[in-house]
Amino acid sequence: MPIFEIKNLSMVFGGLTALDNVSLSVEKGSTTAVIGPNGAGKTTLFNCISGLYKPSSGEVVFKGQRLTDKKPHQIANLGVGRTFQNIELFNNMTTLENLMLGRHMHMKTGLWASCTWWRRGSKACRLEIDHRARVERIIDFLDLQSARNRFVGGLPYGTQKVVELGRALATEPELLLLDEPVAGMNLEEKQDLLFWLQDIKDQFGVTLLIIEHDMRVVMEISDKVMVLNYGKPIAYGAPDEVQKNPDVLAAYIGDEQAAAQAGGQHA
Ligand SMILES: Nc1ncnc2c1ncn2[C@@H]1O[C@H](COP(=O)(O)OP(=O)(O)OP(=O)(O)O)[C@@H](O)[C@H]1O
Repeated sequence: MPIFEIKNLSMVFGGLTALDNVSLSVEKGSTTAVIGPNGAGKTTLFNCISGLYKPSSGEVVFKGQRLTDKKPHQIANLGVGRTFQNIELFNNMTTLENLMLGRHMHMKTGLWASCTWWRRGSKACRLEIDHRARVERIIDFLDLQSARNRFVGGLPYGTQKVVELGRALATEPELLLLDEPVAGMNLEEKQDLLFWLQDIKDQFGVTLLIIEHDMRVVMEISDKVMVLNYGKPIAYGAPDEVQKNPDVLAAYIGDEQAAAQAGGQHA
């Protein structure tokens, strides 16, 4: 039984159809890549899933619950985590503090208990220790010790992307949406990230939905690939099947030709 389903989802902005009747079914513990040329609707799809956009029609269902009418924080509370194409972290806070913010939704201490957090053995104090321990485990897992107490704004770009993954993991997601997780990373950073994603899936049982342009990464980690073009799904299947699909090749070649023409006009 699928853990997550998108059913006939469409999103129209004014006269532009960014998503056109998209359906997808995702099995628990699997990795699905969403690929397609620039402007194909990939980020719009993530925004509809995570509640930032309300779709024009269709629905998103996670563990039997309809997400479509819920607010982003409610969707996050249900176990859907996310990273963004443009990193969304607090630059003036340390790695540790950013990750602790990821725990925020699990901090459900009442007012009285919160007032006594400083008392050793109080409920709030014990919960704080538990949250800190979980965050420290993520820091160890993602090899972020050297970045632990540094302001995120001063970290290299690749490390910031790992911190963002850590913040998403701190929310304890069952479904994790990753928008271009390796973009801007060097080869070594990409390789590390691929190992971690495999572990996140295999050891923690997290289901992954990934937007990625790097086809080597897509081929290496995906169980299934969905291809969007102008908002429409044009192919779905195993990575090696999708890679050979003539419609997919045509969509990408068309994209390259358009880019070459635009470049020619600039020259
Ligand atoms: N809030 C919005 N208002 C109007 N149009 C939008 C909005 N968000 C996205 N679009 C349009 O929807 C289309 C799909 O955009 P989207 O960002 O989802 O594509 P994408 O596949 O993620 O592209 P890329 O690979 O370049 O990130 C584009 O034409 C974009 O301009």
